[in-house]
Amino acid sequence: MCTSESAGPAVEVRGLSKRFGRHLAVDDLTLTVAPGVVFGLIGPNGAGKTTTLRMLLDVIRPTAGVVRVLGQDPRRVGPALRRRIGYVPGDLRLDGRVTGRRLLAFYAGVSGGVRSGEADALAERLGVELDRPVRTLSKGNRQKLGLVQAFWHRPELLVLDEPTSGLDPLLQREFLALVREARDAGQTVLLSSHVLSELQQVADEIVVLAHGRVVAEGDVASLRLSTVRHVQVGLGDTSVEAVQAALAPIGTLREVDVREQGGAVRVSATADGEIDPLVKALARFRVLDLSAQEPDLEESVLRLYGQEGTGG
Ligand SMILES: Nc1ncnc2c1ncn2[C@@H]1O[C@H](COP(=O)(O)OP(=O)(O)OP(=O)(O)O)[C@@H](O)[C@H]1O
Repeated sequence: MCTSESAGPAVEVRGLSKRFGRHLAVDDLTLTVAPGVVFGLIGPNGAGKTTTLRMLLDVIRPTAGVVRVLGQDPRRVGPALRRRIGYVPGDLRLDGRVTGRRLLAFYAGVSGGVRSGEADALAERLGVELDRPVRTLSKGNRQKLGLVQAFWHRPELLVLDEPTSGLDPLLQREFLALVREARDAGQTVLLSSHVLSELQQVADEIVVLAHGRVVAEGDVASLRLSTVRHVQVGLGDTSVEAVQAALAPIGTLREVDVREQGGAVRVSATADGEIDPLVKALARFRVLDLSAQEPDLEESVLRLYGQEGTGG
């Protein structure tokens, strides 16, 4: 089994920076991933997630800073460390005439000892054909192959860079189950995403990156990332005035728009914080429909950025 036997962090990054020409993609980043947790790295496009993860794998080299992965410096230990890690790169490109099975056999050389049967079990679970040429597989199926090669040797550390891109919702759920099982088996999972709800379902801890810096970090609940919701409601048997009067005392609503439409009163608002006062206020009316959407990550991060500055 692949529990992290060392008591130290699974990943430790201090003062990490990466410059591409004049562009600072990762800016003095410090973070610690404890062993045995699911650690989520989230941020809008271009935030520096992929660049950070590549430095952990020694795919690219830092401009400055210290990186320790499973207690070791990835620049020094090379393949020995790589065998203890399962990696799904953000720009996974699988191509060619070879079958998935042949490709996995090749990856086995990188990952070290692989349990026979494990690939088939995982492939079956994810629903990917191993005996077809890789180039004939859909994007989603290639991504599944990427997951198989990351998970099959049960590595101590999984580094997964937006691994669910291209997967349908059912498969995303299966993937989250795999991640939970890995954690329960003592493996550490470092997972990047730009989909907040995905990380909320599985991550013990989240770091929010923007412009190469940590803008917020903590456990899922304390980050309150999802506390902004766009709410749309349809109410029957009432008037615009009555609804406006009911909503007026709720201090947590912004961008409130109440109008008559098609014989109903339609409310559109942004609820900031607790949803309970709004639900209680709406309960006095006949609710025809109700939807509450999570804002996109960009909005959540910008809001956090505004509230909490650039401090870590
Ligand atoms: N090889 C490179 N050369 C030049 N600039 C790069 C290179 N790799 C990344 N960048 C730049 O660094 C910044 C961070 O990119 P990165 O891919 O790490 O972000 P990301 O958070 O993974 O975003 P995404 O969600 O879009 O993948 C971006 O502005 C990107 O254009």
